[in-house]
Amino acid sequence: MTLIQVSAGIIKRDDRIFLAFRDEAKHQGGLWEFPGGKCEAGESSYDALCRELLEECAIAVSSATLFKEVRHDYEDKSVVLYFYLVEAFKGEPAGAEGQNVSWVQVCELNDLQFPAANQVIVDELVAQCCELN
Ligand SMILES: Nc1nc2c([nH]c(=O)n2[C@@H]2O[C@H](COP(=O)(O)OP(=O)(O)OP(=O)(O)O)[C@@H](O)[C@H]2O)c(=O)[nH]1
Ligand SMILES: [Mg+2]
Repeated sequence: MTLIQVSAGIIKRDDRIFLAFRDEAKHQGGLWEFPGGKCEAGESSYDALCRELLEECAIAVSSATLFKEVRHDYEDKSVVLYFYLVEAFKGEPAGAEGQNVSWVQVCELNDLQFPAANQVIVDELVAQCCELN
C-alpha cells in the first residue's frame, strides 16, 4: 500500500483551535480535521502546509513549526501526517472551499469526532492546555 504524506495545520488563537468538517464523501468524511492536504511530489511538508492552508482556509502562513509526525494505517490507506503549529499568518481563517469550520475550545476538543490518526494530537493539545484532563 502506498504511503500518503499529508500536512495539516493546528491554528490556535487564545484557547481555541480552527477546525474544518470533512465532507461525508471524502476519506474519513463526516469527521473534524485540522485543515491541510496531501504533499505533492517533490514538495516539502512545509510548502504543502502553506499551499493547502491558502487553498482551504485563505490564510498565508508566515511561521509554523512541526508539532508531531504521525503514521497511521487505515484499512484502505496508510498516511504520514505532519502536524504543524501555525504560529503566524496573514488573513482570517475561513472555509474557503465551502466547508463548515469552527473555532473550538481546546478543552472541548474531545467532544468532537476526528479521524483516528488525530487522537494523539488531540490528547497532547488537551493535556497541554486543560488542567482537568
Ligand atoms: N487534512 C487532514 N487530513 C487528515 C487529517 N487526519 C487524517 O487522518 N487525514 C487524512 O489525510 C488524508 C489527506 O487529506 P485531504 O483529504 O485533506 O487531502 P487533500 O486536501 O489533498 O484533498 P483532495 O484529495 O480532496 O484534493 C486523508 O486520507 C485524510 O483522511 C487531518 O486532521 N487533516
Ligand atoms: Mg484537505
